[in-house]
Amino acid sequence: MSSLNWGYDSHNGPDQWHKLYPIANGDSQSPIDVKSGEAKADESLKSLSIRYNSDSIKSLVNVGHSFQVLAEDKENPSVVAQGPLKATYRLNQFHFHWGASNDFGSEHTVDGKGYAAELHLVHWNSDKYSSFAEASKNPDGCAVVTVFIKVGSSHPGLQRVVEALELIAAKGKQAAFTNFDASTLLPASMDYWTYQGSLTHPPLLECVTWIIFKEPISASSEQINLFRRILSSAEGEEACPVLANHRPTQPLKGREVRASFQ
Ligand SMILES: O=C(NCc1ccccc1)Nc1ccc2c(c1)[B-](O)(O)OC2
Ligand SMILES: [Zn+2]
Repeated sequence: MSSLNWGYDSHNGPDQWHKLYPIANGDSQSPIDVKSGEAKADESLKSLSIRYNSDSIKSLVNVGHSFQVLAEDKENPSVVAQGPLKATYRLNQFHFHWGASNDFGSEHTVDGKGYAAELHLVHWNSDKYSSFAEASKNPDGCAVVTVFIKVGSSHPGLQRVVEALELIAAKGKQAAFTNFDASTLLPASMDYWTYQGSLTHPPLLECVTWIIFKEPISASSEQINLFRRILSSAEGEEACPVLANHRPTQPLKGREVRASFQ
């Protein structure tokens, strides 16, 4: 596992990232605050086509600042297309962002309101590129489908994910995780906002078409609490839980946010 030169603490957190990753002060950074009144309702935006199959999901890995659910993106991939996208994008992994308390923890906010957590379903443009890494060097390389998570009733689909986290508590741990239907994590309404932005942690590459569902899903505070048991420390080291891994919102710098709904 790469020993990361960045994190979310005061000494290595978002305010310091620009020293090693100057693009942190770029013109197309994420996350942003979505000002719903200023979003441009765009009838030309098609509905999203999302086809997730449960045999794409293979494993779960602790990457030190978060955990990722990894998808097989070679044959018979899970894909997203249409909507604002001009190509077909393959699911590579999904992961979450959360905070130390349930009052905040999402990365994007809506009219200044944060949610308890945020799901990022990460896809790459397989019409033009041959891997996520190659795609991430291009503005049309990646698409991240984003779902806000509010505290409420327990989420049945999320339960399988949070129960598996005890298998990967320490940094670098990986475990098999199969037969999971990621579409259970999507909200009922397909209304979304979309804008051009970046990865929200180093290398902060400006390669993402963001697709943000307006409707949040609910998860129980117990389920969200299990996110906070992920450790940034390796086995045998003093346990250091990842209590928060969300970047503050970044300046819009003239970018347009479009809405698929009125
Ligand atoms: O950063 C990532 N992988 C490291 C990497 C490897 C190779 C080339 C580039 C990057 N994946 C990543 C993908 C999508 C998003 C994020 C992180 B996010 O910032 O959480 O929001 C959206
Ligand atoms: Zn993310």
